[in-house]
Amino acid sequence: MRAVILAAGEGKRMRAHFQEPKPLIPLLGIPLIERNIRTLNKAGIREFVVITGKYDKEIKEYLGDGSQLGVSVTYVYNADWEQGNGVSVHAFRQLCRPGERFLLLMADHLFQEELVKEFIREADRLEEGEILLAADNRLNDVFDLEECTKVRAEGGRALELGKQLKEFQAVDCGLFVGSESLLGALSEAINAGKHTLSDGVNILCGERKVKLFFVSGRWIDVDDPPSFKEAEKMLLSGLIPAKDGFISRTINRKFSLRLTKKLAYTRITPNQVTALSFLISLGSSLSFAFGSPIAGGLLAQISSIVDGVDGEIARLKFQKSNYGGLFDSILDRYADFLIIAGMAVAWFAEASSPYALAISALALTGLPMSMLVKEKFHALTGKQYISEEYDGFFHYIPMNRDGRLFLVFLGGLFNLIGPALAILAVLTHLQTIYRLIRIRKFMME
Ligand SMILES: O=P(O)(O)O[C@H]1[C@@H](O)[C@@H](OP(=O)(O)O[C@@H]2[C@@H](O)[C@H](O)[C@@H](O)[C@H](O)[C@@H]2O)[C@H](O)[C@@H](O)[C@@H]1O
Ligand SMILES: Nc1ccn([C@@H]2O[C@H](COP(=O)(O)O)[C@@H](O)[C@H]2O)c(=O)n1
Repeated sequence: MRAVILAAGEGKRMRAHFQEPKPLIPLLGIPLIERNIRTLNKAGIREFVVITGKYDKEIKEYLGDGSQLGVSVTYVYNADWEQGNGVSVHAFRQLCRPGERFLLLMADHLFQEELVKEFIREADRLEEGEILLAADNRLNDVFDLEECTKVRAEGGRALELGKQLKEFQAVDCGLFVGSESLLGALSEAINAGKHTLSDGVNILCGERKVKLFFVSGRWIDVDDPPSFKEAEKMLLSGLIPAKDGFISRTINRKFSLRLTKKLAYTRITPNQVTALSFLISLGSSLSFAFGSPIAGGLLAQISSIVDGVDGEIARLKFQKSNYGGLFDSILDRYADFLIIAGMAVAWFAEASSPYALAISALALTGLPMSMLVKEKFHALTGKQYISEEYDGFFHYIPMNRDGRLFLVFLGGLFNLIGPALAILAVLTHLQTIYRLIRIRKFMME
């Protein structure tokens, strides 16, 4: 399926706040239209037709033929772009193939990847001549409801679209699966002197040919500075992985997402952040070893938070890589080893007891077991190891890396290095044994 992206308008309300043409305004480091192309590409779309108008030259200069993004981009210039977005969609008729169904969206409407994937799958169930419209019926939470195009709906079908509707059950998200029937309806509307996309859709509404796909959030129309900020919030909130541990989710992400929001507008790469997190953990290790437990603890927790930023930036800016995932995991192990070694040096210097060495060795061997169990589970079952799903009550005994480093932080803060190492030594191995017993039932062939 091809995607048609409307990028012909002027975007007046944003011109006063941003120098770039609206489709090229960077949102968390990626221009709006590029973010849409990359998101749709991840949902399986390879061919894009961009309808240009006011900023034809600038958009063509930025996107080129799309090869930089690994996609194909062709253009249709709409000289009558000031007339209304229906004329822009209608301009696609010159490229539309017989019987073609195409994704249709506004350059300044953003959608989370999962919503697009679900929407595209729904397209397979359309009847001849029908179109599909994503509609948000979560009216109490829709951002800037006043500005939205309302949808009067009945039985999963749109009866009428309009900005001024008094009676409505949902709003138009600006995401369609169109077909020749939509282009035909637009021809009829334009001949009658009506030039908006809604005018064409309303003709199909009269024929009960507009099927609705209800969504709850996960989209935003970026029209002005407040919606721009709401779009930032939406994208950042979608960065927390399901595999996150309890401490990461309740504490660390509150800090890492703020850092990611700032770093997203820089050129820093996920691998550079991974390396930075490792260097901070080296600082923690040296602080412990040279008798500064508070600094050691603080740096351990900071390295833990920064270790979440690399993945957030990777997901936010479409920079995830297999090597990056490996680099992140391996450096996490070395970081753990260094921190424990620094703590062991400090504890042995104070206690001079062989038990200190034995317990530190147990902690050292216990730390990588969590990753080992998870990666082996994933390799053998193909399923991601989700602590919440498989760890039972142990999910609340934070012995994933986030929880371990938080314990190191507390041990350094209160200068209780020995007890912290002893707890790590016991709980990491207990967690491993508990997992070995508990996940057996999830792995039966
Ligand atoms: O000991 P575990 O928790 O199993 O180790 C996992 C951890 O290395 C993961 O790294 P990631 O960067 O995804 O996890 C971060 C934690 O290390 C930080 O402590 C936390 O603050 C941050 O939010 C992240 O959760 C690896 O991807 C896993 O493969 C590994 O099992
Ligand atoms: N240099 C990196 C680091 C991480 N990634 C990706 O992020 C995942 C880890 O996410 P966190 O939020 O838990 O840090 C990792 O598995 C990779 O998929 C990356 O691509 N490059």
